[in-house]
Amino acid sequence: MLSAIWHVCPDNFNWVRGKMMEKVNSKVGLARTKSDQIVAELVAGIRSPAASDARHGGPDSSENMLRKPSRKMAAAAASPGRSGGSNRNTHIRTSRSAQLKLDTDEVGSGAALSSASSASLGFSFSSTGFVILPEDIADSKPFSDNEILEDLEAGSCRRKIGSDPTMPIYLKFTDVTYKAILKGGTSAEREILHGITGSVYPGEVLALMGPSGSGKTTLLNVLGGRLTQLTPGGSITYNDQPYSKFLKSRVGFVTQDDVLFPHLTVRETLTYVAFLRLPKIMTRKQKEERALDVICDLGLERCQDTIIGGSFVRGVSGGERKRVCIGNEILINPSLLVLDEPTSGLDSTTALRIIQILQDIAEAGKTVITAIHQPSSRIFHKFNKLILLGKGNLLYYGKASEAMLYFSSIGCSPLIAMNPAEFLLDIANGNLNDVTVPSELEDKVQTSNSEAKTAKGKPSPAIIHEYLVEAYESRVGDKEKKRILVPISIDEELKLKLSSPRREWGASWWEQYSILFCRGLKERRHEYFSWLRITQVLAIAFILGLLWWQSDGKGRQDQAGLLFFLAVFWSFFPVFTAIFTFPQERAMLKKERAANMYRLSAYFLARTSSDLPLDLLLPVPSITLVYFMTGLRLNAGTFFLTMLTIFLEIVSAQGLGLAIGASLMDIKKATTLASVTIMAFMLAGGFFVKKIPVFIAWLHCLSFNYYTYKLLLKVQHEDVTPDRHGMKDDSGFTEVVALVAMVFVYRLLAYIALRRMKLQS
Ligand SMILES: Nc1ncnc2c1ncn2[C@@H]1O[C@H](COP(=O)(O)OP(=O)(O)OP(=O)(O)O)[C@@H](O)[C@H]1O
Repeated sequence: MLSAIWHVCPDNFNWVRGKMMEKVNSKVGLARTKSDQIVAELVAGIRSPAASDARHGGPDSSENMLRKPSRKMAAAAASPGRSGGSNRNTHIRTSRSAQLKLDTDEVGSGAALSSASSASLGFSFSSTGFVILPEDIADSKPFSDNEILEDLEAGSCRRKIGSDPTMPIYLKFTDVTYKAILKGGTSAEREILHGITGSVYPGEVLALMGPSGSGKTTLLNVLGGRLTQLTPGGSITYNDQPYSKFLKSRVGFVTQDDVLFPHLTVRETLTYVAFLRLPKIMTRKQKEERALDVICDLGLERCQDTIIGGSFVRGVSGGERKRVCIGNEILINPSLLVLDEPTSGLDSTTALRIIQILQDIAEAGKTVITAIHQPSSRIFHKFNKLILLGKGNLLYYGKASEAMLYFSSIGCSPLIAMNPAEFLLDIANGNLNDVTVPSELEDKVQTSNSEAKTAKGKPSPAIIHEYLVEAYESRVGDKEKKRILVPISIDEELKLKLSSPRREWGASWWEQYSILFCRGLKERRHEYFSWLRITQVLAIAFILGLLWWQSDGKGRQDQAGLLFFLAVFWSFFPVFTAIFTFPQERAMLKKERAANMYRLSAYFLARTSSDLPLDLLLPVPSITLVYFMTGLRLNAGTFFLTMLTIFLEIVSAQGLGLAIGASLMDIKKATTLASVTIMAFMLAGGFFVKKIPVFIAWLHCLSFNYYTYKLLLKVQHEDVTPDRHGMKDDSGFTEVVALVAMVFVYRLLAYIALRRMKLQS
């Protein structure tokens, strides 16, 4: 029974396991009794601050925290077979039953299963601090037609999203300030956030609203632990503990830009994330099933085999892409889900569906924070709490449903019927058109200078902003701060677990390497069979063959020119392919490293080795064509040595490209530096100039063209008198050693550059 629970619940949550072990060991007869006891334990262990806040009567205390489950969920619990009829649904229900902490063999009756469903609900909700009694569920209203329609649209196997139990996170932040260092050579700083206070607890969705540039993304980054250049001021606590590395695996962060691999399908994307992020104790099969569950949860079944797409390739729609991004994060069953404008660019129905998903996630006991730009009124009413920002200042924090009431209490009420979100954004922008002007503000305008009013005699945006900041601070700010500072009554074990500095990897180093290698191959499979690239290489080989047609009779100088060209061409090509590798994946690397998905060494080796097959495959037909058309020395040994020499050069040139790309992380700069470097290496390659001045002779040592050219000459002319072409007749050992050293040294430089890359922007 325990392993079933453990496998279905990927959360490596030892505390819960400990509690469950106690229950299992106590050998209580009926499974229903067992699960109910676990629920009771959990509820006792996690006493929600909702209850304590209720005593305080603050914004956290009301029905938000003691909200009943959605009708959909309640109905699903009352009638488990309702949510769909497919086999997949049956499987999901079965696996959910396993999660109900029940051994069905022990139970063996339909009645027990039904009570197990209730217990499961109780368990999920217990992490928010309260339990829903089965009677409450039975009393709940059935589905409305609209909801059924919504479910059908969303997918055939829709179940309650994120319903697996998770460690609750109570996030509090007081007087948060943040400064960014301005770029441009100066050490000037700019304060972006000026003392933001708020809190969000399990079961709640906190919305951040404000005009563009008001600091929403910055605040999300700070709260989600994605710190940027400097440490923020003020206090931010998670279950009354500061941020720790352990939290990286408990926080899901959906960025504003969709960072996904364009050539992977939806299913591949989620499966690879599941392999890398879910705990080691889960098998590969369980991780795959988990990815499928998330696909169902988010209604992505219809497009699961469609590629994500990007600027140049058509793939899934914007809404589906956004849902994949959310799926990437909810896969790990995060305790805290942070989203930056998950609805931007989507139509209102799709946006509503995404917010509904967030609400479902929160209802399952997770803590959700989302920045949102211009929500429709239907969306606005789905938020539990709201933070309104203006120029990095707090204009409102409290229940979303009370925002209008608060602004009318300070004298700002809409004069016409308005979407509350539109009204709040207008106010935050300092626009009081169609809004009553507070008398205090009018007096201020009368008595102050002309800068305080607009041409129409209305208060200027700057003075409105000042008024709103002062009004919030004087009327609400201090009270809220005091309320937030009250400690949460939560199990000490939970607090300790959160403060653990230990990182948790989802896979061993070797597994990470092989998963990333396979992902790299899949993502770039289209490049491997790119006819353009193959045609390009073969066309050049053909032209070379024609120009040097049977060159053995034309003299060795001509052949030397051919060998030098081969050395240059097969360095040029890999360098200019490799420089794109890391700059192109920079955003993905940052995102995945910030989520502790893998070790950098595993990524680096997988990424660099997954390119090798293509880079070593392409030269084979090209060199074969050139070799026989130009009549180079017909001898199997010489042919294979020529091929091996070029392979060695390709791998070392790739290293240089990787090092340049990784150290600059900017394609334009990298291309410029690479072209200068490759030209210098070519000129120092030993063909154009033989007697290089001593002070620049070191350039030889860095040039793979020089060593490759020498080796190719030695392979072709091993029978030739020694100092022809200035080459000594030796075994070529020095050149091989130099090229092998370059393979490692350039890669090492690339790795160091990647290590130094800041994870934050
Ligand atoms: N690293 C930085 N250096 C300088 N200025 C910055 C930096 N990061 C943010 N800012 C500035 O801080 C302000 C807030 O930026 P932020 O991205 O948080 O706003 P936002 O509310 O999320 O905007 P939007 O809704 O347009 O995404 C902006 O004026 C932005 O230019």
